[in-house]
Amino acid sequence: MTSILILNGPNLNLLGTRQPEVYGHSTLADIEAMCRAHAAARGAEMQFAQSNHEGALIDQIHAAKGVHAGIILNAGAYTHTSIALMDAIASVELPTIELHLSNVHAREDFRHVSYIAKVALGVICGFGAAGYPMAMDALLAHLAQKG
Ligand SMILES: O=C(O)[C@]1(O)C=C(c2cccc(Sc3ccccc3)c2)[C@@H](O)[C@H](O)C1
Repeated sequence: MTSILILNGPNLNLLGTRQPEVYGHSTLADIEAMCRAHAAARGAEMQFAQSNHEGALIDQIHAAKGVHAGIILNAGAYTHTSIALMDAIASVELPTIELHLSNVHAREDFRHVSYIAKVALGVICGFGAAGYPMAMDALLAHLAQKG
């Protein structure tokens, strides 16, 4: 059975508490529950994780090799700064979708830079929590097509 890793970066553990106009009202626990149901409905398995620490995210990416078929990564602010995360994704050679709740391209200039996009299969942003099942469907379709 196909398994995917859904990995979330810094501050996302605080979702649902502030800036609902930017990030929506869902908590990360709400999003995890939605992803778990969606994976089951699609006959897939998934692991859902979050860390505020760059090295812990890198360790999770390394551990995905040989376990998961692909990765969905909302790296939060590390998206815009982390060459180390970019290198980690490149090193495991797993199809990875960059995901953001907000439309980063409509926000501050510093959020327009993405080191993750350089090694990602694709990017989904601006659809709030709905972006997570969208990314799951896109990744599962890619994996099915790849065979
Ligand atoms: O839109 C996203 O999902 C994003 O990845 C998420 C980010 C982010 C930034 C700060 C906090 C949070 S989560 C949050 C939101 C509101 C209140 C508390 C925490 C996410 C940004 O750093 C990114 O530029 C964009």
